Amino acid sequence: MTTLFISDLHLDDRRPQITELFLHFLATEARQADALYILGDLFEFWSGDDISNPLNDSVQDGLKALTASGVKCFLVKGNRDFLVSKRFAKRTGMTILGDYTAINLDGQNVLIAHGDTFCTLDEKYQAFRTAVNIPWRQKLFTALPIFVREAIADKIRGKSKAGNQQKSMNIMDVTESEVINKMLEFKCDTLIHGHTHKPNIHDVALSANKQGKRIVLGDWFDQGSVLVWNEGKYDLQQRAFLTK
Ligand SMILES: O=C(CCCCNC(=O)Nc1ccc(S(=O)(=O)N2CCN(c3cc(Cl)cc(C(F)(F)F)c3)CC2)cc1)NO
Repeated sequence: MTTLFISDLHLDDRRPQITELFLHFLATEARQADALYILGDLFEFWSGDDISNPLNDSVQDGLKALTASGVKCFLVKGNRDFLVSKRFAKRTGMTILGDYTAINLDGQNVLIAHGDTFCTLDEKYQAFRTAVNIPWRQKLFTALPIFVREAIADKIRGKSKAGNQQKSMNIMDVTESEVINKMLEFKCDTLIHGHTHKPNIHDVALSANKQGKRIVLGDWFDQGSVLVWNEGKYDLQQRAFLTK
């Protein structure tokens, strides 16, 4: 039973080699897995499921081919793609999960999340997240004409100066106490998340005599990052771009 985890691809038509690597991954390695979990920020931005362009369409077709081949595919929405919705799920055959989901992998309880919700010290961001995750606001925004939505998105992207260079991303790291609270709440000894773009495997002191693990997935700016979970063992691996 092989389960794959990826996140923070930030797919953008300005970085075609990441899309090329991802579509290749979907058509090859991912086909051999039992399930693929995409833990957020699949896209650099997403202003609604109704927006058709070569990037959005090729990625959705690639995901659909994967799920049609029998591989279960799940999406946890990140701060970049929180507007991904039912139409995307239907078109790709993916299942959209909530902010926190406990899954059972080879008998182990594992908590999965994008990771932005653990960055409690980044108050400005948390305010942004709360503001745009109000359902009536999302309905209103996605009811706007596409050109208006894209103009607002460009403005917000500019303001958040997230830019498209990973090094310019100054994102706060997770708050340890928030991580521990959530792992205890969901009774999971292992947490897998993305968002911080700092791939690593950390020990978490869940209690005086209980150690947990926090596995952080890497972004796909300079190369792919895949967590391969197989028969209770996991390995955080890189995938080189196909073209230089
Ligand atoms: O990214 C990082 C580091 C930075 C982390 C925090 N920054 C971050 O997430 N920025 C960000 C996220 C999404 C986009 S967007 O272009 O996709 N798009 C913008 C407009 N959105 C909107 C929705 C609604 Cl309901 C309502 C409005 C309203 F009311 F403003 F008009 C706007 C929809 C989504 C642009 C920038 N780490 O991973």
